Amino acid sequence: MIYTVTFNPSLDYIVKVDNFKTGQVNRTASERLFPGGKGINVSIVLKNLGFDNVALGFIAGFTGREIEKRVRDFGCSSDFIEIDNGLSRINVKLKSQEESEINGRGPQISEEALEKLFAQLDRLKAGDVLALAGSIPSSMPSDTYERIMARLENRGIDIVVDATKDLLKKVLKYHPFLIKPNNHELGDMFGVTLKKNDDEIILYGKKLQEMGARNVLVSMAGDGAIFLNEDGSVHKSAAPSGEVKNSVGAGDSMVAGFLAGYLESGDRTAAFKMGVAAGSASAFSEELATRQEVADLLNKI
Ligand SMILES: Nc1ncnc2c1ncn2[C@@H]1O[C@H](COP(=O)(O)OP(=O)(O)OP(=O)(O)O)[C@@H](O)[C@H]1O
Ligand SMILES: O=P(O)(O)OC[C@@]1(O)O[C@H](CO)[C@@H](O)[C@@H]1O
Repeated sequence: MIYTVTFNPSLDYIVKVDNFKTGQVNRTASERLFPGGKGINVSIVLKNLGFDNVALGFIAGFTGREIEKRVRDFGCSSDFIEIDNGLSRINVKLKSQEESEINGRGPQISEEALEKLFAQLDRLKAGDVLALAGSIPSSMPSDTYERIMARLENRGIDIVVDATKDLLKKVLKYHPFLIKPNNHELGDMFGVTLKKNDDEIILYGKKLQEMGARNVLVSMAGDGAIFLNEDGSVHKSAAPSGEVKNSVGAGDSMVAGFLAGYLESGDRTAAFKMGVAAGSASAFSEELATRQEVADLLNKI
């Protein structure tokens, strides 16, 4: 089975405002609400691509219940742990002349709730796949990802980590199957600014492999992605062209596409193509990518 963990799920409130101005009342041209958080997005796209999976993580209050309902409406299974205090966050994504985001902090997660998640993860079996994705609420210990990876070490579980900075750096020694920083996040990890320069990206991507990551997928938004395969080969793909409608979750869709492609074919380069197609298909759609949208783009990569 495939499991995703979203420590800090959200309702993503996506508002379009023509000509947004600060310091005054603005009216929306449209607004939509989606269940969000990186692991949840991975779950939804995996399900769209035909892969059953279980979404795990923490939810709180009425927003949490709404997230759970909407995740299930997408056909995903879930086993969220409910927190007694606080509210799951509402993340605001403002689309105007520029795109801006306000992501909430999320509720307090107690050590007791964390232990419940560990107990769920202890039940995973060899051959299962686990995707750990997104930020952790500020109340949680910063070594949470690391603790999970240490617990699951040598259990035959392929683990994907989509996180940033120290959260990601600290888990590399546990040899995650796949990590997916974007070019900015990759640069941040080494204190450098990385533009979309292939040679530099490959150099720093290889450093992550030397630090323990098996497969490294570096996404570069409209410029596509670079894939460093654990067999030592390096692949680049341009992104297909199209009209971007909503890029929230494009990176998560890429992770889901890669996983789906890999589980279908056992071939990591085919998985890479499917990842790029899924990322772009989500960017070109108001919602996350469907199987048909991904299939249509695969032919163009
Ligand atoms: N403007 C775009 N045009 C075409 N494809 C895109 C565009 N933006 C994203 N994509 C596709 O999605 C993939 C992932 O995008 P990106 O690098 O923005 O990930 P990310 O920064 O993790 O995104 P997010 O945090 O919004 O999920 C890209 O490699 C590309 O295939
Ligand atoms: O605050 P985090 O956990 O880093 O990111 C959360 C988030 O921006 O990531 C997803 C897109 O990747 C959205 O659904 C969600 O709102």
